[in-house]
Amino acid sequence: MSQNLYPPFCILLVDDEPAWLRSLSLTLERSAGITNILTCQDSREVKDIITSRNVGLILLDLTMPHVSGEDLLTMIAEQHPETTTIVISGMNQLETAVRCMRLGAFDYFVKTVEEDRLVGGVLRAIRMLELQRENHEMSSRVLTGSLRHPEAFAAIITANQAMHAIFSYVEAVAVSPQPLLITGESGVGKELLARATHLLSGCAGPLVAVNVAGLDDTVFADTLFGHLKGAFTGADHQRRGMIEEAADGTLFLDEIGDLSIPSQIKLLRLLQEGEYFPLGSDRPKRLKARIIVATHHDLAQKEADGRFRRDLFYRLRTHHVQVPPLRERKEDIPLLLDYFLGKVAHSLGKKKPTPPRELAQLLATYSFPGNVRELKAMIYDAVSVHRDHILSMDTFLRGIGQPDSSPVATAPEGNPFSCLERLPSFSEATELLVSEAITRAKGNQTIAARLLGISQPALSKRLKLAREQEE
Ligand SMILES: Nc1ncnc2c1ncn2[C@@H]1O[C@H](COP(=O)(O)OP(=O)(O)OP(=O)(O)O)[C@@H](O)[C@H]1O
Repeated sequence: MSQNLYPPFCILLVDDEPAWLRSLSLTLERSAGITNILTCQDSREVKDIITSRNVGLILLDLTMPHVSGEDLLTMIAEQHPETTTIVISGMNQLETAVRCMRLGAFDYFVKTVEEDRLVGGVLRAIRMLELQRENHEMSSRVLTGSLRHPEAFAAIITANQAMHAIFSYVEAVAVSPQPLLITGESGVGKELLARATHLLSGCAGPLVAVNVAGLDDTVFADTLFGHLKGAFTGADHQRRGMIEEAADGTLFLDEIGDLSIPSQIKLLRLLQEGEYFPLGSDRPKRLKARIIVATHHDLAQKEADGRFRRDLFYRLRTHHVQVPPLRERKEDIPLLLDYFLGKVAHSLGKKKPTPPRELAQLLATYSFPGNVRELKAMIYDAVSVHRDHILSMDTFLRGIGQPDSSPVATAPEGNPFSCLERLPSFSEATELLVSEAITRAKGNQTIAARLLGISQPALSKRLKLAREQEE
């Protein structure tokens, strides 16, 4: 069996009409990239097929000679409860549909239903089965304790629970031949996760990373598939494609959300068929690399907008992790600060500087749109200009710049004051605002002033004035 079949388990189509079996297979392949299909015309053979093959999902007709669909449904529910069944029947009768669902069918479609709805139902069932399998794998890991290979994640510094859950998930799916999709904002560490997955996959070959953003379709094909000498004007030498470079290893395609539609079709074909043609060649080569893809885009949204092919999206998200941004795991900031201070100082041949106590606190007030990459760059800059024992806060204050420019969260009505019966006076509002900033900054005036968008001396003056008025 080819490792590129999708899904990883067989889908068994049972119907006594060969023409229907052919047309359903074609529909599933064309609209959803489903290739792991078995067909069966004789209902007496179903039991043996389920026992001998890795059947996850059955699409079952009801009216057949020999064993009826309802009898098969009962047998499957009793003897193979792990197998999911969707009934696709010529009968548009509510009572039959209800009876089938009671017997354990996952869904019921009439043969005349639109193709899209039927394919959608099949994809839902596949997703459910994939989640069940992942769940099973994950819970057995939880039961056996923590990570089996924590060393694979040594380069990813984190104390965040969601990140640790991602590590467990990655361990669970690392050996799967199906693609892994890693999403998350720019700079959150997607490439580091891809490298950890590669380490865990046990693949002997290298990890080859390709950034596909901005590649036009021809360059994309040339980069991935390579070309023969003379394939096009200027092709003076034969060139191996990145797929070949990554043989027995991992091909990491970064910025996959920026891929053009023609290139999406090429990638889908590669995943479906497990074969590709170098430009200028009519001899196919086999895909021998595991594929990991990453993007900072919301692929589901792109798919909904028609900018990303649905079949490719479903195929890619078989295994999916969403890496949280740094602002949602602020507990990582002091760890990353310490880690990068040591690393950068070492690379610059300097002694590791001591950060001021309030630095981590200052950094926690910032939203880090560039995530860990931005924090790393700030630390690099600060350590480069550093001379004395204690690290200066200046670089960080400059890097963070003006207070967060993201809009202030407002009440549902649109203005935090709109729900108040009596508006505070100007000085009352200022006092409350300053007091909140001081609390959030844990008493640190430099940080509080930054939160308020004023200078530290200006804040100090206000506080002094307020004290004098109290006295
Ligand atoms: N948790 C972490 N621990 C240590 N270093 C990290 C961590 N997360 C990210 N980095 C570092 O931050 C930088 C950005 O990480 P990476 O390239 O993996 O991000 P990315 O999500 O792939 O970004 P992009 O979407 O822009 O490609 C790298 O230098 C990486 O080593």
